[in-house]
Amino acid sequence: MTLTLTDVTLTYPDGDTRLTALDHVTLDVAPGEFAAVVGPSGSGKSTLLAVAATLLTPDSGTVAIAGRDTSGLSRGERAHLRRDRVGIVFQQANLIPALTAAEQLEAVGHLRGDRPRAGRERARALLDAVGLDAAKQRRRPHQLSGGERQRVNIARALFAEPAVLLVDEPTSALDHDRGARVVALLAEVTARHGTATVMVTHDTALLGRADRVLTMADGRLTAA
Ligand SMILES: Nc1ncnc2c1ncn2[C@@H]1O[C@H](COP(=O)(O)OP(=O)(O)OP(=O)(O)O)[C@@H](O)[C@H]1O
Repeated sequence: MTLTLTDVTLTYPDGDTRLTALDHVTLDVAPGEFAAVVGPSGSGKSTLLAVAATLLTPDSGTVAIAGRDTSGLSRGERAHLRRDRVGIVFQQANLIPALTAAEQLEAVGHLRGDRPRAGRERARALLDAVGLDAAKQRRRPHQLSGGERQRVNIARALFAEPAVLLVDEPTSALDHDRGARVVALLAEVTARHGTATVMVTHDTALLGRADRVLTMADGRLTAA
């Protein structure tokens, strides 16, 4: 399995007590599998993604990414693992206003120490793959639609060839058709790149694209 959470419990401080956001959660996602997580507001979905991304450390239980148990890793080692193995797509695209679509991806290559030319070629190939034509690849975020910005966001998350792709409400800023296209794209890249993908969504109309649907309720994860 590419992403494995085993018996994960996470609590937050809550006044004098603690609130259990994840309650003995176990999840296995295979390479090329597209898992969707639904559930009411406050049920723990974003916390699940943050733990899977190693941004939060569980109170108990383990998270393994690409076969590597992350429990014993230092903060720096976790940051490296995240950079190299985990793609993260949040609700808002969080693109850098001054950079063109292509440059958003090239900047990731620069941070990784890739050669500029290789980075440019990879950026172009990924943006082509998510359906952004050459002219739009030269535009800055404010010159693109919400759906196009989310496509750039997905292409950027794929730049490092992640084993795991974590996606939080990717369609919340989009109308139904654009949202459906973004989810179709996620299903396609999951199959093509063999990523273990987990998508949190409120939009049950989009679940047909997922290989598996899980429900989160009160911090517990069950098959839908
Ligand atoms: N930093 C925090 N400190 C304390 N409690 C938190 C913190 N973050 C989240 N919580 C609480 O943990 C629970 C789970 O929150 P989480 O954001 O994971 O839910 P969610 O299912 O993603 O909700 P939504 O669908 O509204 O985004 C909620 O009760 C929330 O209030």
